[in-house]
Amino acid sequence: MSQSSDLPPILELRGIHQTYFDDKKQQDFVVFNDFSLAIEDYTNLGQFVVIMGKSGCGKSTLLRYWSGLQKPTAGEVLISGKPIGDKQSIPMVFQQYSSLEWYTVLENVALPLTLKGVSKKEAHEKAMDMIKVVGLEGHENKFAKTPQLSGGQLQRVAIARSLVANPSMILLDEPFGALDGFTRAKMQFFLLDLFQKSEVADLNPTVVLVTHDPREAVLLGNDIYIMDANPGRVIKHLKPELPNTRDRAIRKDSRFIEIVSYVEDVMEGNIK
Ligand SMILES: Nc1ncnc2c1ncn2[C@@H]1O[C@H](COP(=O)(O)OP(=O)(O)OP(=O)(O)O)[C@@H](O)[C@H]1O
Repeated sequence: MSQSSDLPPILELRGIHQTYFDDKKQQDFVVFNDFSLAIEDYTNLGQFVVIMGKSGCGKSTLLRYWSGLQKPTAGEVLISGKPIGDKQSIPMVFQQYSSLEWYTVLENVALPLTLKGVSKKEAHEKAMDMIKVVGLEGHENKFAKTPQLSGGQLQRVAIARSLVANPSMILLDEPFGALDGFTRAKMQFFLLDLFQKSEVADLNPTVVLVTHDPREAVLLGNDIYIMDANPGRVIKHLKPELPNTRDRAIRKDSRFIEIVSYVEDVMEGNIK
């Protein structure tokens, strides 16, 4: 991956302070104290950034800043060198299924376009294209809820919805956290294949994924940030030396196994 030094960071935080109120203790507690982070940009190249770390270190809070859902107590949030605007937002996929249950799959996927004022006909055509890309053709007229759709299928709906308006970036907050182990593994490869498919790869989107899972992080990420808590901070930044195009065989690659074990050691505090 060649880095272009003249581009501003694609995502940046400067001097972030974040306090929340702890209802149980009836006092404020500090999540970030003067936290800064700059995620590099690469010319015309989609990148898969992974943020991992212990529960409570502030990973979801970071994504909420960049998605425009939350402002920090103090500090600056920037996207491609510009302060985030009030109307700006990056699509986000959550751990909990976030589709509108009273809408069909097609209506859910078309929603970002219809909200932008795109005609229903055009929005549905584009949504149908994206439904095919995520492998849900035939399910478009079902309501987006269980048991009509499985957990994995519902997350595909959310991913299709986040991609339908061709965003330059998407944020995934533990998107497979609610799935069983088998479905989770299947969805990891689904995501890997999806971002290598020309329909998506040609858009060069930057994906930011929050996960607890070291194998998921190394399988998908080409830029990995490992955080710790109290206060939230990055303790390791690594760029796995693995091919950018990956497939199932990579799980048996000795380099892959070694990097996963390294990430586990950092997470467990065995490597500083
Ligand atoms: N709105 C809120 N009010 C009070 N406390 C909050 C709020 N949002 C987050 N927190 C707390 O702030 C800390 C950081 O939360 P955040 O969800 O960003 O962490 P995380 O690293 O994503 O955790 P997890 O991996 O468990 O999802 C946690 O202790 C959480 O309980």
